Amino acid sequence: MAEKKSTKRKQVKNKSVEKSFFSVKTLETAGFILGLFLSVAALFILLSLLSFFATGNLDQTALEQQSAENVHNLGGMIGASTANYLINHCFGIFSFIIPIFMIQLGLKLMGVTKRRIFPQFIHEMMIMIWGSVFFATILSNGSFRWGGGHGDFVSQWLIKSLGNFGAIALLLLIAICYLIFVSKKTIEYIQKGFEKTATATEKISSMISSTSAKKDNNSEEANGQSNGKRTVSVVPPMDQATSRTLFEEKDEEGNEPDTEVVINIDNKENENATVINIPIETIEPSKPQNNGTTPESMEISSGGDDEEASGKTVEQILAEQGPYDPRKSLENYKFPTLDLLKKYGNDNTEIDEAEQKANADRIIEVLGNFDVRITKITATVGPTVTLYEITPAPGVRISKIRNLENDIALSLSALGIRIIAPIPGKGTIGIEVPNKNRKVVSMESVLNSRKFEETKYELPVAIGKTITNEVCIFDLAKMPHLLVAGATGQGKSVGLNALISSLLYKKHPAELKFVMIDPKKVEFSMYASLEKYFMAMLPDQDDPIIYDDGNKVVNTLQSLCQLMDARYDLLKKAKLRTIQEYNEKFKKRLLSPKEGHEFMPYIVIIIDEFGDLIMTAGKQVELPIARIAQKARAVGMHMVIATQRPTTNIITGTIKANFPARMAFRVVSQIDSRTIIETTGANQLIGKGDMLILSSSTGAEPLRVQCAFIDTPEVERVCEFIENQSGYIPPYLLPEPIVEGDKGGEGVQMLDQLDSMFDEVARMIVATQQGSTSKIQRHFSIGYNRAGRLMDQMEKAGIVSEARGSKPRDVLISDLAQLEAKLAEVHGK
Ligand SMILES: Nc1ncnc2c1ncn2[C@@H]1O[C@H](COP(=O)(O)OP(=O)(O)OP(=O)(O)O)[C@@H](O)[C@H]1O
Repeated sequence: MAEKKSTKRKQVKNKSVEKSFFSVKTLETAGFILGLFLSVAALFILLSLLSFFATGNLDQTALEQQSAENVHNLGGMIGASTANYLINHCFGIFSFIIPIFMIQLGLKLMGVTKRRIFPQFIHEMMIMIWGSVFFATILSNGSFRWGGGHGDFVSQWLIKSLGNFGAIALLLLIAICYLIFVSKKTIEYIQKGFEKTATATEKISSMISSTSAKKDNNSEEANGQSNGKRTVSVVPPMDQATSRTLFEEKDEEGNEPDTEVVINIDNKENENATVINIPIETIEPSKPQNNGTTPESMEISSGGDDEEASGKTVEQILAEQGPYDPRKSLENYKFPTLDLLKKYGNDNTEIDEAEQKANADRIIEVLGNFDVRITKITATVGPTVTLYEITPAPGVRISKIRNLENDIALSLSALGIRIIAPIPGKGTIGIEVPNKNRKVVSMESVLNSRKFEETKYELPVAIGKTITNEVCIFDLAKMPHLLVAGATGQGKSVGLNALISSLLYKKHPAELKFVMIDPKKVEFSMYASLEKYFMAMLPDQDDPIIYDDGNKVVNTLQSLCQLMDARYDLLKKAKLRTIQEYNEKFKKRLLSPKEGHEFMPYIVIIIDEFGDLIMTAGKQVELPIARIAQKARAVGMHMVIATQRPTTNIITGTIKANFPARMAFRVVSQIDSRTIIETTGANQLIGKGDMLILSSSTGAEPLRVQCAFIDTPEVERVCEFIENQSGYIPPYLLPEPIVEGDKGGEGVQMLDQLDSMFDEVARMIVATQQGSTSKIQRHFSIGYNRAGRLMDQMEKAGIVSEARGSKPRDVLISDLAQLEAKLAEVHGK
């Protein structure tokens, strides 16, 4: 019995399944037939419309008389009357959109295409309605009804109300608004269009003014150049010299080297005799980087992210908005121009051939006196020192020449002689002798080099010129941390300014932030004006430069460690290893800001007078510095620390191990030199920016470089140039540091020792719905530590959310009544 019942049930179930299957099938078939019908009908209408252009006039009489015999339209009588109706009474030539849409709908119903039909319908309707009115307005004079009956009707009404010009303007405005609604890119194109017009106008006006100025000049010249001024024309590079980029393989970037002028004093070569062959090399800077454009008028804009479209795929967002461009957040930012820097005009000064020859003679003489025979000597004149390269005769021991350092110095009566024996990879011995007249290597000349202009480094630093007059550029991102040392007055501060300026000339504020710690209080003060552009600071920090050498520094370093950890978390979440990969992926919109991802600017932390800091704060600063130096490279955080006391109790083992790149200015003793660059040499430098650079890629032999010179007024001009533009409001904020001790305690324990201001502060937070430590500080005039502790207690009590990097915490209680209940609970009432 039971079996019978279940069989019956099964049969009923099968029938219902069949039924529903049948109905789905039926629907599909009906849809297919309808789609086919629509498509064929649409093709018929399309053919009739096309035919209407040739036969429309001829068919008018037949249509009026309703006689099918005299119809010429390919669609016959029905085709002719449909086309006539659509073109003359509906939307003019835009009626073509109707059969086109019918085909799209037909294909969709037939299951041929999966594209969404509704957005297409809206767009096509818009084009049809707007197009018919617009065409009817601008082509109203002809006999053909371009806009059809609909177009003519609306257009006439518009013209009557607004006049011809007003009607066209309104229609264009509607079109632009619609395009903006469809794609945000429209705004960009319009802005670009306006920009181009503005530039063209500026150019025309400057051309007009320069033509009139030229006329004036010409008349002056015609008067016999009475002012005595000479015009100097810039000649493009003539030849290509081999250039070497510091810390990188030769020509890795494919950079073209600077112009080279080679002066051969003696070109004769004789293998057997002692020959002096002194080619003297100078390398000139190349074309200017840019023409010194002037800043545009100031605009205020906030540094928000690009708008996020909800519910769209990455492809759709990319198609609509293109890749994410961090520079867009400060779109009109102009890079500083080279005319802000001073030109020294001594880059081309004559080489003192007599001096070189005399020095070479004296070196040969001294060596000869000690029975050291050489086969060849060449001189390369650098900005500060000349390198004499000697090839010893076979059998001469290198150590013998090395031991003659003092004798050579004595014979040349010069300080700062350094012997490199042998020059790595060359098989020759180098003797560096200071020039009698040293050249100032201007910052302008290094930034104005093609090498710097074309560099692809992430954080390019043009620090000066090598002994062969090549512009020396390194990538701070690869170093990855730099230790700068040198006795007082030897050029450290100038060196740091050169480093900062290079970065300012190459990086956009969206891509780079500085943290500057300056216990001497005078070195970095001019950069304070870059707060809204290049500075990263704590939420409660008043001055973007950190002057004090205690708490603030510790808090900042603590915050930087937190930022480093947060960045690592993001990298881990994105399954990437470096900041470059991360930012690339972010730019391609493959990392969603909704999941906490954000573009990561590089952070360069510069600490001047590190010695002072270690003396006052000791381990408290040493440990976070070591942590950052060990780990932060991959997340784009790089440190530069400078000290005038390169002793081992300041540059400790931990610091040394984590700062592989070193920059040594002149120091007082051999021991100091060894502390910085692991060898002697820095004690033999001649000061004023003469330095030795050591890094993993220079090998054991440090490279001698003349640091570029930039003085305070130049730095001020550069900062002022940046300051005159719109910046980020607020500036880039570092995460609030977790106050020591707060983390250790359990929540219950913390709530046991509630701050006496707890209730008051909680009420303020709920009333203003703002959970920020700095706000508590300001509002109640209390110190940072106490405010931080209060905020932690709020978190433990469930009044505010957890810290979220630099963003304020969420307030979890919405009104004061709810808060009072919470407070009662917290106080155990
Ligand atoms: N690259 C350079 N080219 C020419 N002159 C330089 C260069 N660097 C420094 N000088 C000269 O040396 C002076 C001292 O330089 P700077 O202030 O950088 O020294 P410092 O090492 O920072 O000294 P301190 O540690 O006492 O601050 C400058 O005022 C300048 O005259």
